[in-house]
Amino acid sequence: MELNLPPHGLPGLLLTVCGPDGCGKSTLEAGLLDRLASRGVTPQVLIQPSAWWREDPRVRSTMVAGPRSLDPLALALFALADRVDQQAHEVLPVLAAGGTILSNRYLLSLCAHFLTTREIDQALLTPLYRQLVAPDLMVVLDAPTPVLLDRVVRRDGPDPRRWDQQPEFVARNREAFLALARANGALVLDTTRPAPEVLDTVWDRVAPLLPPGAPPREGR
Ligand SMILES: Nc1ncnc2c1ncn2[C@@H]1O[C@H](COP(=O)(O)OP(=O)(O)OP(=O)(O)O)[C@@H](O)[C@H]1O
Ligand SMILES: Cc1cn([C@H]2C[C@H](O)[C@@H](COP(=O)(O)O)O2)c(=O)[nH]c1=O
Repeated sequence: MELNLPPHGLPGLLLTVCGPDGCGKSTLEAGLLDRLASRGVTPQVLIQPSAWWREDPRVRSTMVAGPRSLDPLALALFALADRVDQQAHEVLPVLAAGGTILSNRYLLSLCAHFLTTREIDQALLTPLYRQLVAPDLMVVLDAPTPVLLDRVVRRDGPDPRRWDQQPEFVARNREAFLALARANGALVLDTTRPAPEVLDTVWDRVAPLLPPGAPPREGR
């Protein structure tokens, strides 16, 4: 599924990190923050979905297949509304001012979720997805399904009702991310490789995108 998102055309930089739960997004984000700081860049860090979506009681219930789960199309439209609003208020103003954004999850996470559940007709939403701008760098992190499951259970404790703890869901979600990454030119990295190696590979793609004049990181 090719998204064909429009370029933002603004002086700033939009970096996004996506992938299934437990793939290592937050770990990479922490490393990137450190590297960016060493080049004098303090990015605006965004988490998608935002608290507006995440803390909604019906969304929370939906995530554990609880009572009054949201209709899938309603869930998708709410997730998209969240992204569109975040773009208007938190992404575009920063890019327009020449700033850098580091987004933990982006549109690919929304698409991957519904490619996984197969609950909605993606063709319905594709034109709306194009309201969102293309990142300057899209990273998709991956790991084998048993590794992802193990990381999430170790971190959060077992809760078999959660979609990110169901082996079939996680396996399909992973495939959805990989297919989207292939179709949309994302940099895919296997996080069974040590975290510093993953960071080095991503940094090699980020560093040339930074504005000239930023001081090089010592020792590199
Ligand atoms: N490259 C890596 N090698 C080994 N372990 C890793 C790597 N990256 C992350 N991990 C480990 O995997 C676990 C999950 O990582 P992290 O919280 O960064 O994932 P996440 O994608 O942000 O998860 P979620 O989306 O569920 O919040 C952590 O215990 C972390 O230490
Ligand atoms: C619809 C939709 C779902 N997700 C998923 C991916 C994660 O399982 C959760 C986000 O919560 P977490 O605390 O970061 O695990 O929701 C998504 O990210 N985006 C979506 O649009």
